[in-house]
Amino acid sequence: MNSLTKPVVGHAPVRNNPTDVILPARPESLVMNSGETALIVVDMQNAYSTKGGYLDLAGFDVSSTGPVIEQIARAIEAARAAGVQVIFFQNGWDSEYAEAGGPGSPNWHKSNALKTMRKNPELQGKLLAKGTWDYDLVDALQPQPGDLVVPKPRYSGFFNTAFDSLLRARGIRNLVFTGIATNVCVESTLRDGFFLEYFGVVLADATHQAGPEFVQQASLYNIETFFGWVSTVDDFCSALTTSATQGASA
Ligand SMILES: NC(=O)N/C=C\C(=O)O
Repeated sequence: MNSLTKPVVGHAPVRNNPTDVILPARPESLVMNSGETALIVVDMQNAYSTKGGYLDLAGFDVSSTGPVIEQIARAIEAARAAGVQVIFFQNGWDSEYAEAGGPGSPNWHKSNALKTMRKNPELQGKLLAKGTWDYDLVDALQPQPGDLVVPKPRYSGFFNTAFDSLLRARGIRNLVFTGIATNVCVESTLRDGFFLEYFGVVLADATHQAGPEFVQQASLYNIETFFGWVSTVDDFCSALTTSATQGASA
C-alpha cells in the first residue's frame, strides 16, 4: 500500500493527539488512537500453521504459513513497543470435546477437525484439545506479560468468550487482525465486531486462508467492501512510529 489513502475515517476525528496514528488502508486510511487499539493474533496454534497439525491432516495446504508467522511477529513487536494491546486467540475445546457440541450442534457437523477425527479414530483426542501440541500456540508467537490470551470454542472470538468485556473495559474500539484463517476465524470475528461497532482492519500479509488462494482474495474483498479495512504489516509498523500529528505536518 505504502501511501496514504484518502479520506481518513475512524470513530473519532483527528484530535491533534500524539497517540493518534493514521493507518494507510483500503478503501480509506483509518485514524486510530494507539490506546484504543488492539492487535488480534487469531489462532496461531500448531493446528493451523504447522505440518502435522489439524489443517494439514485435514488436507489443507499449510506450506506457506512460515512468512505469515514472521510478519505477525513484526506486527506484535511494533504493537508492544507502541502500547497497543496484544490479544492472542486460542481455538479449541476440552479434552472430552463437550465444548465442541454433539450431533445437536452444527459445529459437530461442520468442524473439519471433528470430522477428521471421526474418519481417523487414531487421531481422537489429538486435534484442538486443550493440553495437546495441536492446541498450543506456535513457538515463535508466544504471549508475554501484558498480552491477553482468549480461549474460544467457535470461529468468532466474540462467541462465548470474555473478549467483548476485555475490550470494553479497556476502551478499545479498533481491532487489527492477523492470523489464520482469513476466511474463517479472522473474518467471522471481524464481522461480529462490525455489528458491535468495532472498527476492524486486517493486515493482509499477516494472514493466511484455509483453502485455495482465491478464498483469501474473496475474504479480503468482502472485508474491504462491506465490513472493514485492509492494510499491511509495513504500513501498521510505520504508522505506529509516526503519530497523526507528525504525519499531518510532514
Ligand atoms: N482459526 C480458524 O480460522 N479456523 C478454521 C477452521 C477450523 O477451526 O475448523
